[in-house]
Amino acid sequence: MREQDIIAGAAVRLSGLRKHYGDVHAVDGVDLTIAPGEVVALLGPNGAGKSTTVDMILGLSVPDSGSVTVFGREPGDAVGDGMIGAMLQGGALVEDLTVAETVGMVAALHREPMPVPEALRRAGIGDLANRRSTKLSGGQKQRVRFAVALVSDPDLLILDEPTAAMDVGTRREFWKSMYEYTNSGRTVLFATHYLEEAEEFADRVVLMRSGRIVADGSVAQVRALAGGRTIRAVVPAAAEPVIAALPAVTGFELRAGRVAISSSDSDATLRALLTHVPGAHDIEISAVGLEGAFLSLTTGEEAVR
Ligand SMILES: Nc1ncnc2c1ncn2[C@@H]1O[C@H](COP(=O)(O)OP(=O)(O)OP(=O)(O)O)[C@@H](O)[C@H]1O
Repeated sequence: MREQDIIAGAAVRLSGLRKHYGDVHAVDGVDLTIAPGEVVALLGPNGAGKSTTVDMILGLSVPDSGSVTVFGREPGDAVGDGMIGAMLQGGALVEDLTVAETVGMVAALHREPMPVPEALRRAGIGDLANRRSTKLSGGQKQRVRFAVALVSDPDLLILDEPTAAMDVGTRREFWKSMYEYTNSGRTVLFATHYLEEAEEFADRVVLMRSGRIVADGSVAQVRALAGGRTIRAVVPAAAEPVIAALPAVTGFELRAGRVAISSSDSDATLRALLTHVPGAHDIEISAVGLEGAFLSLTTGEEAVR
């Protein structure tokens, strides 16, 4: 695609997007703009609406209301022009074909595909070119799906839980291949349940719950949204009522003389702790991990916006 098209607008723009199935509001008013070159992780518990959102971006399902554009175009047109490559959950592979034939078949549908051997190399399956689909492991099949997604040389890659069937080593290899792709300025949106993948590979994290976006920002921003830090210390048993009254404490747990205090302002809490519980020692302060943020933002009653 022409460079000015990319510069001119968003890679993906979702506006007031809604989709329901009977009483289930699978996607319930989503606004999201993804800039060209961003690598965005879409996170959320089962049933949050991630796959439904992805399907609408790909033109596989039609919104009840709202709009989707990909590089300023209708999803169907963008897919037809090879601008979007997708790796969906459990996409079937044709059993009788080899890996090279499978990827070649998809390449033939596009006007300017990358050479099949290059797609296989990028997906880390150059050595499996002549292997039949029936003879592949789950993780290898995922890599074939990745090669299929790459072969049109798309500007936007959409991956729905790409590493679900992969062991730890294969996952690492997969993300190495992805780095190569994103380093060339391509846009990626991936849905995942693995928080460490979002933490490590995404520029931006979008958290969904019950069809809505409940947090959107860098990993650090989303962590901060979930509130503060944890202070751990060894304290005298009698300190419990004093700890409860410290400033900025949002919760604490005291067990066998060790306390873990959640605080929205760890500086203020720590100063007061040292003043009022002078016996406190072995003090550690840690940021809430993305996992903590994820749990607190996706299990509460009210959406945080
Ligand atoms: N075709 C469908 N018919 C009826 N309900 C559906 C359909 N597709 C999705 N849903 C419902 O819509 C909601 C959102 O589902 P969706 O698959 O988008 O969630 P998800 O975030 O991708 O979940 P997961 O992490 O489990 O893949 C769920 O309650 C689901 O049961």
